[in-house]
Amino acid sequence: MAKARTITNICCIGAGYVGGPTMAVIAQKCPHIKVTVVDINAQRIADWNDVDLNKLPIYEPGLADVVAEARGRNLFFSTDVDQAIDEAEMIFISVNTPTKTYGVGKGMAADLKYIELCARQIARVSKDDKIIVEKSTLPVRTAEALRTILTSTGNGVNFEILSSPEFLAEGTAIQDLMNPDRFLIGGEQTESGEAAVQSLVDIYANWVPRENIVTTRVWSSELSKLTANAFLAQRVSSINAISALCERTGADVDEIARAIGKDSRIGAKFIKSSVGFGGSCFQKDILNLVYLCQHFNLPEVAAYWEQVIKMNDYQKHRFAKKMIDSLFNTVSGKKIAFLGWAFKKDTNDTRESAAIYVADELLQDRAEIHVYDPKVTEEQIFADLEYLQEHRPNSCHSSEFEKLSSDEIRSLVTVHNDPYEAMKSAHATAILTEWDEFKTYDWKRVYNKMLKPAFVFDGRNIVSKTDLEQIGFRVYNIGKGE
Ligand SMILES: NC(=O)c1ccc[n+]([C@@H]2O[C@H](COP(=O)([O-])OP(=O)(O)OC[C@H]3O[C@@H](n4cnc5c(N)ncnc54)[C@H](O)[C@@H]3O)[C@@H](O)[C@H]2O)c1
Ligand SMILES: O=c1ccn([C@@H]2O[C@H](COP(=O)(O)OP(=O)(O)O[C@H]3O[C@H](CO)[C@@H](O)[C@H](O)[C@H]3O)[C@@H](O)[C@H]2O)c(=O)[nH]1
Repeated sequence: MAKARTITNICCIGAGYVGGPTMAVIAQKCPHIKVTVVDINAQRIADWNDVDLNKLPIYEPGLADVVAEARGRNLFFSTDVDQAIDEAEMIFISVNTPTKTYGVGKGMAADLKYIELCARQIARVSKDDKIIVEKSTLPVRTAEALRTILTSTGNGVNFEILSSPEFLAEGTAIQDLMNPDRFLIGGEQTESGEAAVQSLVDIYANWVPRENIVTTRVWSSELSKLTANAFLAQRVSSINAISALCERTGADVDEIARAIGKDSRIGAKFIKSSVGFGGSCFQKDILNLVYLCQHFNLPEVAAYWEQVIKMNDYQKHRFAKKMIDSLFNTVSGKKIAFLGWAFKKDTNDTRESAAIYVADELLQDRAEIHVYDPKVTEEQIFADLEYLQEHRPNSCHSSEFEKLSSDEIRSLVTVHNDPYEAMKSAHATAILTEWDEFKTYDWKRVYNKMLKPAFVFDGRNIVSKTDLEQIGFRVYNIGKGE
């Protein structure tokens, strides 16, 4: 077997939610390796380099401490992509792979243009042999396309391509990276391929037990990532489907989750019913999986996974509709408070957050929405709503929706720094994210300041229905029948 190369210089292309935290942890755990994270977004790099650690571009519990320890020692953030590629022995690609918004595969396939640009840049700049690691989530067989681009320069440089998808979840990224259930590495079953796999195993083994580092073929590794996300999202859609039945029958979805979660074959995780899953990954990756199934002429398999997305759209719509129905069939001109905008707690990420879709549906009826989120900026909230007007998915609920202008959105939506101000004189409060602080609010004080009847729509089932009803609220939870 070819000897594994000992890596001392790593470059990561893409300083986002994956590249930043992943490389920060590698640098912290491997002080002997120089890690340079590069990005074309100069502002993002400046934020990663900010002396004020509160200004890091990503909010993740524990991240600032890791960055503080490694930055400037063996962790660097830079916009000089060429130099970092040139110096590195191993290059991680962590750029975004969003759903295509144009052309072939629009609305389903992963847009690989950023990946392709990276490959072309690596091919152009490299003067010595390199190991390329796919960290981004990619369709199965992308490594083949990468190889074609990388080897087309004919400059004699040898590239080994590995797949090592990332499984961290936002909000717990540092914990997930420090103690991963597994790290996965897919490589070619050639001598040089196996040596490259070993080089990456040696890096991860600095802090991860060897039995938690799984090695597979490249194609299995690429497809494992889409499969993991499809399975996780499917659990959320499954429990959300049951939540609708609970509301009709008087059963309680949280009790059901507790009961079925005790079955070790099912397990207790990822069966918390909610207003719908969000985040940059689940929807994108399942759409990508559906597209692949269609491409490989497996229509039944495609339809099976597509239902997970449809159920999620239904859940978000059901919640918005419940709000409008309860508020006497119109929310026009009514102040509605939104607690939470992020797609889950402990992150400032709002991509595909259920809050955006619920707000969009209420804005169609001209509700006046007042948002409070502890970590999301006002700028981001408006950007999310404006983006949706241009890229509204073609679900059956939204096909008739009007496109709202930026001025209309800005006249209807207000963002607050104080939750009590957001809820003052509101007809209803909707909980869209499960931030812990929402549980600690003085709900009696909130009740006194809201208009009556005062409604709470708890999209995360985090406040006590009984306690709130005792105060005088009318409460709607997910999946709790009367
Ligand atoms: N966000 C997550 O929790 C998560 C978890 C696991 C896997 N993933 C996957 O990881 C990948 C990255 O996700 P993310 O959330 O970090 O995305 P992101 O948008 O936060 O970051 C991607 C970064 O890549 C940069 N970039 C794009 N093209 C570039 C180029 N040619 N050169 C240099 N920089 C470039 C962008 O400017 C951006 O800062 C995606 O494929 C995603 O599916 C994400
Ligand atoms: O029981 C649950 C669990 C999650 N969610 C929602 O599902 C979404 C996704 O949550 P989570 O998976 O925790 O966060 P992500 O950061 O999107 O992480 C997922 O997507 C990443 C990107 O691919 C993967 O790396 C992770 O393994 C995978 O969990 C969020 O809106 C959650 O509120 C629920 O509604 N109920």
